[in-house]
Amino acid sequence: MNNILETIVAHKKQEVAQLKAEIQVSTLVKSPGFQRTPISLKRELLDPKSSGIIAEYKRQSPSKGIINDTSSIQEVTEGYLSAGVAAQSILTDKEFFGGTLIDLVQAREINQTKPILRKDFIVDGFQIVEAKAIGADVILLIAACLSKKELQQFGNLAEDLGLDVLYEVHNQEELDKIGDLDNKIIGINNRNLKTFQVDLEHSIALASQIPDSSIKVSESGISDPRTIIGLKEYGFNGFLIGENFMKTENPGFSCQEFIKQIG
Ligand SMILES: O=C(O)c1ccccc1NCC(=O)[C@H](O)[C@H](O)COP(=O)(O)O
Repeated sequence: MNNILETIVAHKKQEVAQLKAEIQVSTLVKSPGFQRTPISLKRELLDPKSSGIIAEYKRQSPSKGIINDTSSIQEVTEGYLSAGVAAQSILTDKEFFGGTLIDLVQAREINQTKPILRKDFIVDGFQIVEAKAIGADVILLIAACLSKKELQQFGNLAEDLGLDVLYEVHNQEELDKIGDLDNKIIGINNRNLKTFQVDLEHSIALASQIPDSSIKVSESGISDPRTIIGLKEYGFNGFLIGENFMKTENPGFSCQEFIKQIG
């Protein structure tokens, strides 16, 4: 692990320990959100008519500081949906990204048709149950901050709850940790978390190591619609984009213009 991830994960472990002392898993399981049937990200990304764009709600980040502190989750959700996104990603980490669980709950009230990814740093099964309870359809498992065993256990738990998993990797070593890649959604993060540099070559370099049976998602640093056309040629079905939309005054409109250009 590198410094920023180490810091985030250490903070997250404390946060989750405190939450677990306050909230019982049985309470989460009884919540109305827990009863709903999740929407499949896999199905959405495999649909030939899908734009493939997973548009993110991101107020701030360790690499950029404040990105957008004026656009509400409601207006961005409505904008992304009318733009034709494949899915929404919502950063629920408060300390480093300024997100909240309430953001996801409020987005879910508006978005009844497209999958929502809970973008957070999962370090405990409790957060997976919580993700389902707040209305998420998909969770993120970051190979850089989990052991092989945790990746397997958390992946199985999510699957048992009917949630999809986006497994995130930066390099071959992390890809190897996931084990069997068949039928999984694999996200290649183009952002080097030591230097914060983004390089789309990361996606291209790892693409050939991922079997055709899995779904490839390219994450971070995408700002040019022509990049999508290029990445599709390497077999990518999904494209996770945050800052490029969120840094504008109207993220929904920027997303719409972007999607129009990819055709
Ligand atoms: O964005 C960061 O600075 C960051 C730092 C440390 C860990 C994760 C980080 N980002 C999370 C993400 O994966 C991105 O929000 C997502 O891929 C969208 O990226 P972008 O389009 O570049 O906003």
